[in-house]
Amino acid sequence: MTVLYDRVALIGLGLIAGSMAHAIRDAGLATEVVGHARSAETRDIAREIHLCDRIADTAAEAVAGADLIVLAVPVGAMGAVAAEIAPHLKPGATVTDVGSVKQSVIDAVAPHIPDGVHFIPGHPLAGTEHSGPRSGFAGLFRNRWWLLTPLPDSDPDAVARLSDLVRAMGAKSDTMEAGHHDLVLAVTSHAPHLIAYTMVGVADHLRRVTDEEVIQYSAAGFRDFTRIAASDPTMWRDVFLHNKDATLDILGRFTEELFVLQRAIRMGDGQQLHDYFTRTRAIRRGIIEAGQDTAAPDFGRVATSAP
Ligand SMILES: NC(=O)C1=CN([C@@H]2O[C@H](COP(=O)(O)OP(=O)(O)OC[C@H]3O[C@@H](n4cnc5c(N)ncnc54)[C@H](O)[C@@H]3O)[C@@H](O)[C@H]2O)C=CC1
Ligand SMILES: O=C(O)C(=O)Cc1ccc(O)cc1
Repeated sequence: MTVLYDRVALIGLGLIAGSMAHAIRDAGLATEVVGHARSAETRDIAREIHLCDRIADTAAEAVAGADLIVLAVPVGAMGAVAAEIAPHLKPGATVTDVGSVKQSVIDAVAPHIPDGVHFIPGHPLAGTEHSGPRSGFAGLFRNRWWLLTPLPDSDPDAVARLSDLVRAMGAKSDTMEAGHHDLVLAVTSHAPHLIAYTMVGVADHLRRVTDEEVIQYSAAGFRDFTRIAASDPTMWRDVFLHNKDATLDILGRFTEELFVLQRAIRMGDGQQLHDYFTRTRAIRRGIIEAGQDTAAPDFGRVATSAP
């Protein structure tokens, strides 16, 4: 495989950066992968499992001389990390991020990026409920979308090279305007996560539902909710705080629809329920036919350990 960047620096060594480290190193897409994490404990684990070619103790040391810098920290931490690394970036380098929200990351990061350094925000639509340096695996991005949200003045060659990298890691790449990305993701990912968190919270209020025996017999729907609701609390807190307007818009629409269905149940309107479920079934079948089913937990993973 071709080397696409000489030195890649990964900042934040969790699920996404860890998976990138595996995918890049397995496919020989960089000469050297350097990693940095804020906590000494994470850096120690990363060294122990040989996640990267080198683990740097500071973000500045990690990005020095790097051709591609990937910010893979929670969305709310992106701006501070960008400010920390900015003086140490090599002219001509590309900075990207993997945050689940795009406009707020652009607002927080872009002001710190020096002239002559490319900033191309991105978001892999791939993940699991696991986090931390042990959770990554090379196959995470295989056949998943990786959206890039370049700025109007982004250099097309730098965008093309980053797009080559994400494709070489097995993903499908596309570009999108950041605000549109945030609305689309509010519908397809952020609101569904909040609903899952809420549903598990509701069940927890009915204490008996979470008794082991009941969990054992719980239907697949609730089990899927509990998987999603086990996702990293810091990451998801930041997603909702930084995609506030779009998420609240979608939740408002969700509540209206919920009331429609609630009323149909109360009124015994079977026809309305049947029509509604027929429409939603067609949507699911459309997703499957388009090869976009990302719900199945089989990510072709090679390692299943979580910290
Ligand atoms: N987990 C998922 O399913 C997906 C996550 N993302 C995005 O990727 C980014 C990283 O997520 P994961 O890899 O899942 O997270 P993770 O929780 O597995 O790892 C995050 C890393 O960031 C570090 N970190 C946390 N707070 C920090 C701070 N204030 N300053 C510096 N470093 C800090 C942690 O020590 C850890 O090394 C997030 O922005 C998230 O929105 C994108 C797609 C999927
Ligand atoms: O685990 C799941 O079901 C996911 O939905 C993974 C995921 C989480 C956050 C993202 O920004 C993208 C993908």
